[in-house]
Amino acid sequence: MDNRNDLWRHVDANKERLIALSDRVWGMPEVCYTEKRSVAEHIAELKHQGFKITENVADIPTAVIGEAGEGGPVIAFLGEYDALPGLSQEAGASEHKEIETGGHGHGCGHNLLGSAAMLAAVAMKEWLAENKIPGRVRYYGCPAEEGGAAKAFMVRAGAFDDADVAISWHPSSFWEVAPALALANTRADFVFTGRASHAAAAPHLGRSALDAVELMNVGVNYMREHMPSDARVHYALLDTGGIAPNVVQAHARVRYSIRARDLRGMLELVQRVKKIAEGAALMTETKMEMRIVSAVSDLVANTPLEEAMHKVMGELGAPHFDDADKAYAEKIRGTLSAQEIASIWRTIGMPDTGAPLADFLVPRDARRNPAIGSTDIGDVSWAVPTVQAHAPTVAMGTPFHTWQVVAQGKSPAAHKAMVHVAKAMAATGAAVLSDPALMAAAKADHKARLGKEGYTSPLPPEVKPPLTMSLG
Ligand SMILES: Nc1ccc(C(=O)N[C@@H](CCC(=O)O)C(=O)O)cc1
Repeated sequence: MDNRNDLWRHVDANKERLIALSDRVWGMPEVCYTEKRSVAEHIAELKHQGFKITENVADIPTAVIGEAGEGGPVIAFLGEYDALPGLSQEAGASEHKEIETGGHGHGCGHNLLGSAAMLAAVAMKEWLAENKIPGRVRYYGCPAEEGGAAKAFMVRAGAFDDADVAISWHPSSFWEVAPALALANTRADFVFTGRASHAAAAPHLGRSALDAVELMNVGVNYMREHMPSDARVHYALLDTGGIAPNVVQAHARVRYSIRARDLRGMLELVQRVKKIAEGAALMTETKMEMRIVSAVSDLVANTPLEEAMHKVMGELGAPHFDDADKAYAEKIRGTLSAQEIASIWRTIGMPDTGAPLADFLVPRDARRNPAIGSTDIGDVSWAVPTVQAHAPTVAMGTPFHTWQVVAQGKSPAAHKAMVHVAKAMAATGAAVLSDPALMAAAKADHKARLGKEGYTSPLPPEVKPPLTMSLG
């Protein structure tokens, strides 16, 4: 059954509303688990589109599921809408210009991510109804991707138990099927408690929690030499114990992100970091408590789904960008270093063509040197066969988590890429739904990749969604 044009017609018929949703969410950047206004916008649009709504998924007030259709398999489209701290930036600018000092910003393009995933779901809903095809489509509104692991909690709560396939995308420099590579990642707070005292008059009575944090960080930085080369460890100081040098710091807290290629490697590394923290507490005569904030798994690939999506993306071709899109992209590229631009081409192992915006589909067999981060889609990919696209919402070479991404978040090029990738996602969903052999192949591939051990949640059972993690 090839009625992609029908499906794409439904994408085009709804694109203005969903572009408007993306722009509204861009304008109300909310960080991990504080996405109250953004989720309200997503819920309002789902209601308008006639989806059945389930709120408070996995006891997360900013998570939502919208469902439509009857019977048949369940196709899940995954959306996000969380922003990043400290990236406030004017839209359409080609220089760093905050809107609000210290404000948040959509530095990973999740305003587009959520809206395009919903646009795909809306198109598929209309297509199912129009053609009386049995099948259900779900939009998963997932908060807190940036370290909150909301999807891992949603998986643990069973929100994906009856989903058959999951489809998502991420803003990028490229038009491609996303390589299924992500590091398992645990975020943990190390909380040190010491004893305050007068730093000049009675230093011998004080025990510094800040010293403990500093020694812990030194210890971890020495550990780096002796960890697997693809592991990553980094930290942020959440509490330095105060601003007064003459008060011995009785409390201090450091948040670590500890990443490795798989669950086992990550759990081993977490234990090594914990030992170093214990050592720092011993050296400083302070107390240490480790609190796991969140954790995500590595990604499981799915060859049949990736091939199906690649085929659709080839048929669609890269988004068509006009001269104005290219001119703005060139301005943004003027703010990037030669290394940043070279680095993006290196990730796909291809020579720089000088294109300001992607105008080609990255081949399946590209000789990649991928830049590997983490994502809570990892946990979904262990539960359900999963595939993701990348679409070029930004000028070629734009590094993520930067003001340049925020600036481009409402650009005409970003809107075009968002609509285009919604077509790719919807058509991939329709392909699996209409082809039982493809569905069976996707499930068989998934089962084989899970192996004998299967999936263990990286979240310790007692850890609940860290709804207050953004409060510091
Ligand atoms: N296609 C992408 C997927 C994830 C990210 C990303 O930056 N993720 C955060 C999330 C971390 C986490 O989930 O633990 C990170 O790696 O720090 C960036 C692009």
